[in-house]
Amino acid sequence: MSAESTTPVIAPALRLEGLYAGYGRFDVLHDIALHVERGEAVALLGPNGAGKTTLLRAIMGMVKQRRGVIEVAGTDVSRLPTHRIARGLVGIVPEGRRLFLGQSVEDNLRLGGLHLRHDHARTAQLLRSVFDLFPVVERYRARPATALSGGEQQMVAIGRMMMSDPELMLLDEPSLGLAPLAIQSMADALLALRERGRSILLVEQRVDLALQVCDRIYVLSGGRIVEQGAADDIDGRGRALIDAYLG
Ligand SMILES: Nc1ncnc2c1ncn2[C@@H]1O[C@H](COP(=O)(O)OP(=O)(O)OP(=O)(O)O)[C@@H](O)[C@H]1O
Repeated sequence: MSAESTTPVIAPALRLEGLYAGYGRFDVLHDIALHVERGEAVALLGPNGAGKTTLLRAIMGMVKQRRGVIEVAGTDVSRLPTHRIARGLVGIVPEGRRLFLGQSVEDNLRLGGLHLRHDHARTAQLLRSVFDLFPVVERYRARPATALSGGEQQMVAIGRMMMSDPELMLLDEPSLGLAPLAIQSMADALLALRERGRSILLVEQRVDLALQVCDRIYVLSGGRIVEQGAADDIDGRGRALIDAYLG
């Protein structure tokens, strides 16, 4: 028996093939093919209205009208309800963070790991990994989330996503509205997650951030993938092309 035939095939963290999705009778996404390998960070760039959020919502099962393949770590999630997908398969930092601002930082974190709440050891371990990555979040764990700055709240939102221990992490424009220093802290956090072997799909408008953090990029325009490539291969010309798509 050859070595090849005994090597287990590891399914990618995310595989989309021929994906169409939209609202009502209107398709926003057309024939999307995209993949995120295990331990890879991939950026999805595109102008306003390109369909980036719709693509993340389709993966989460929040867009009902969808056709094509949506596989997360080898599991077909195309017909699973959102609450099942959120249970350890896909974690998301949504646009605008959507924290419970009146609740404590720690309560917000624990909400991310609700499906693991009976596994106290695992919950404590995940909480520790969030605090190791974001010491400021540990320092403010008893404060209401509203008392934190925008950058600190974004760390709580990333921590809440980590608490669900997902196969795939989705982030929808986490840099939006943050000050430059907070954006760099957020980029450092994403790099640290990548170093820990997490699989990430990052929606961004900031090309510099995407190229700093990610291995590969896709450009979405008008609901279609119009460019893709390795971040390292993107030269001045490629950058100009992406900037042109982003307007
Ligand atoms: N709930 C909805 N019902 C109907 N159409 C929608 C809905 N949400 C978004 N759309 C439409 O889908 C298209 C894509 O929107 P989407 O929010 O996915 O784009 P985006 O690339 O994330 O843009 P942005 O950067 O502005 O968030 C737009 O034409 C938008 O008007």
